[in-house]
Amino acid sequence: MSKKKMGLLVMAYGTPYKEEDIERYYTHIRHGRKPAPEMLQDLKDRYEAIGGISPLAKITVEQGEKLEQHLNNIQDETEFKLYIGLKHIEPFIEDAVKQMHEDGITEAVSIVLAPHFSTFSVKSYNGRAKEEADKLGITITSVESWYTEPKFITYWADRVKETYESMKPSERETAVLVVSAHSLPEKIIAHGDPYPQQLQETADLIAEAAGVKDYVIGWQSAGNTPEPWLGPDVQDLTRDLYKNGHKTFVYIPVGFVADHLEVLFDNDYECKVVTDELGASYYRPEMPNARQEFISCLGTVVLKQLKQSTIV
Ligand SMILES: CC1=C(CCC(=O)O)c2cc3nc(cc4[nH]c(cc5[nH]c(cc1n2)c(C)c5CCC(=O)O)c(CCC(=O)O)c4C)C(CCC(=O)O)=C3C
Ligand SMILES: [Fe+2]
Repeated sequence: MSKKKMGLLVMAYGTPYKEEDIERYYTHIRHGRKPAPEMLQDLKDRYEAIGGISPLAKITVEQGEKLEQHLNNIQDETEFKLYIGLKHIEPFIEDAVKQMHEDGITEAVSIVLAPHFSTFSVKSYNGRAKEEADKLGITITSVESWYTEPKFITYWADRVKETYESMKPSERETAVLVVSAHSLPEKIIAHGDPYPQQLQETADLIAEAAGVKDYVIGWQSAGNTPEPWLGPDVQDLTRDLYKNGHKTFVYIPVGFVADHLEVLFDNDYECKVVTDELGASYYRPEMPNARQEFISCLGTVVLKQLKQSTIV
């Protein structure tokens, strides 16, 4: 029996490939408005601080390739073919769907490399994919969110347990787990967006699985605009928790899945500046990146999506 051919659209944020890409990338994030020179310089300085450019581009490709391989290894009915589609730089989501069409693909499944649903994030990825797929006559089924997938919760619970076990008992006694995601404009709440609730649920599940009693959710990497953003910000939160007696901070930025600017700068630099100033301990367990446990998690999510869709 010949295998069914299925497009595997893996979508992610995208990052500049080299310094000269930073301006057009930032302009794309800002919906076509060029950033002011000082804003651009500030972003360039942050990339410089993490080594010049982000490791994200390479990690996204590695995650996609390993997922394709994994899916083709664990079942025999379908042959998955990977297409990477990015939100803010080439290959754009639309480019990936066009390429599928050129390759003769008529059915596809998509997943965003971000676990929580928000109208600002996953909805726009999936909307762009569907719009292009509809134009080209491709049937596509898209994962909306996957933050409750047990393998995702276990991934983080295991990292948290390892981290707590590595602490001195005196450190463990004053430890707090800070579970975070990218902040979004506060107005999303008025529109009933599930994003904040999904982060809370993620935190509850991880803390329970890891046996951690002291934990909180926080928001990070808020944009630099006058409108209010979801808070508390992880840096402010760190100071408040310290005032309440916490002296060991474990940050898990579970809204992200890779080492990139938001983690390497906003956590490893900005949060650490605060813990250093307070004389507190800083821990930031390893991101999922292309670790096998995480690839297996994504594989499960994709197969579940296909099972509940009408495609297979
Ligand atoms: C929800 C969300 C996720 C998680 C879900 C997902 O992954 O989709 C995410 C991830 C990421 N965001 C990233 C990078 C940036 N995001 C920015 C700005 C913004 N993000 C927003 C939202 C999100 N972003 C928003 C509402 C803005 C403000 C836009 C405006 O100005 O109106 C800016 C501009 C400057 C700044 O604000 O820092 C940059 C450079 C990188 C790549 C890092 C690297 O290159 O290593 C990643 C993975
Ligand atoms: Fe962003």
